[in-house]
Amino acid sequence: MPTVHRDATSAGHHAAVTSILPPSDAATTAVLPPVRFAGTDTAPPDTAAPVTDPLLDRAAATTQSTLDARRVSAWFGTHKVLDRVSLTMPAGKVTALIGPSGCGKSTFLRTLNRMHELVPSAAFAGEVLLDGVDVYDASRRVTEARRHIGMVFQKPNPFPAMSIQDNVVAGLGLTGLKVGKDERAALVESSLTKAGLWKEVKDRLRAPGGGLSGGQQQRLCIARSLAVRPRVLLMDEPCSALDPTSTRRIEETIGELSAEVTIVIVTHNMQQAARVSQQCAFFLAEAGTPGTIVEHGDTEAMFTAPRDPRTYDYVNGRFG
Ligand SMILES: Nc1ncnc2c1ncn2[C@@H]1O[C@H](COP(=O)(O)OP(=O)(O)OP(=O)(O)O)[C@@H](O)[C@H]1O
Repeated sequence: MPTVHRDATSAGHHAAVTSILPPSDAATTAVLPPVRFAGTDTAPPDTAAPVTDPLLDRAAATTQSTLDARRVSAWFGTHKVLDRVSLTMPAGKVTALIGPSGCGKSTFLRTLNRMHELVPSAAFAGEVLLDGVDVYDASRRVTEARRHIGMVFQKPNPFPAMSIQDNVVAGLGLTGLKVGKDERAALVESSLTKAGLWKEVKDRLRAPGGGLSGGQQQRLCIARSLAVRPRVLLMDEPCSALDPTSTRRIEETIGELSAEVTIVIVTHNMQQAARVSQQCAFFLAEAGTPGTIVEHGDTEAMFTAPRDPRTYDYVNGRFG
C-alpha cells in the first residue's frame, strides 16, 4: 500500500496513521509516523457528488499557475530516491529538470501530480502546492491533481483505434468534466490548435489516432492533455522517441503553450533544455544517495556560469 509521510508542519492536514515508515527515512528526515496517500482512504471517492475545488475557482481567475514542491522525498519500498527536494516552478515559465540517469527526475515529476502513488511500493513525504493548495491534502481528490496538472510521456500513447477527435476529448470523462456537442467540437479544435496539430488533421478528425506519425501522435497526446484545461503540464522526455524535425515542432509547441500553461519538462538533451526553458534544475544522486537538486536557477546562467562545479561538468557533457 502506498504511503504518504508528513513532516511536523504539514501533518495536521491528515488523519489516518496506518503503515510503516521506510527504514531509511528515520535517519534522514524528521517525520511523524506516515499516513496513506490521501486519495486512497481519506478523500471523498472520485465518484461522489462534486465538492468545492479551490483550484477551479483559481483557474477561473487566472490563466497561469505556480507549482511549489516543498521538501519532497520519495521511496520505492525501502529505497529512498529523492531527499527533501524543494523547487518553485513559476507561472508562465518552462522549468527543465536535468541530470544523469537514475537521479530521480521522473520520480520527482510524478510526485507533482500524484502519479508516483500508482506504484504499489511507492511512498512520499512533503508538500506540492498548486497556487498555494496542497495537492496531497487529505480533502483533495487524486483526480483533481491529475486534472489540473497534466502529463505527457516519453512515448506517445494515443488510443490507436480511437478517432483523432475522440482521442482529444478522451480525458474529459476520466476527470468528470462534461461538455455539450458544440462545445466539444470547439474544444477539439482549440486543443489541436494549441498543440500545433489542427492544420494537419482538420480534414481527418474521424481517422484513427494510430495512423498519425510519431511526432503527430505526441502532439495529439499534448492536445488530449490540454483538453481538460490543466494549469500545469508535466512532460517526461517528450521528444526522446521522435526524429529531429518532430522534436523541433514539439519544442515550438512548448514555447507557444508556455504563455498559458506552466510547463515542467524532463530532458537529457542539454540543447533542448537551453532552447525551451527559462529555469533549470540540476538533479544528482551521488554514490547511491537519494536524488537532490544541486543547483537551480535561470537557464542561461546555469549553462554559461554555473555556481557548482558538478553542474559545470554535467552541462558540458563531462558525465551522465
Ligand atoms: N517503479 C519503480 N520501482 C522501483 N524503483 C524505481 C521505479 N521507478 C524508478 N525507480 C528507481 O528510482 C530511481 C530514480 O529513477 P527515475 O526514473 O526517477 O530517475 P531519472 O533521473 O528520471 O532517470 P532517467 O533519466 O534514466 O529516466 C532509480 O534508482 C530507479 O531505479
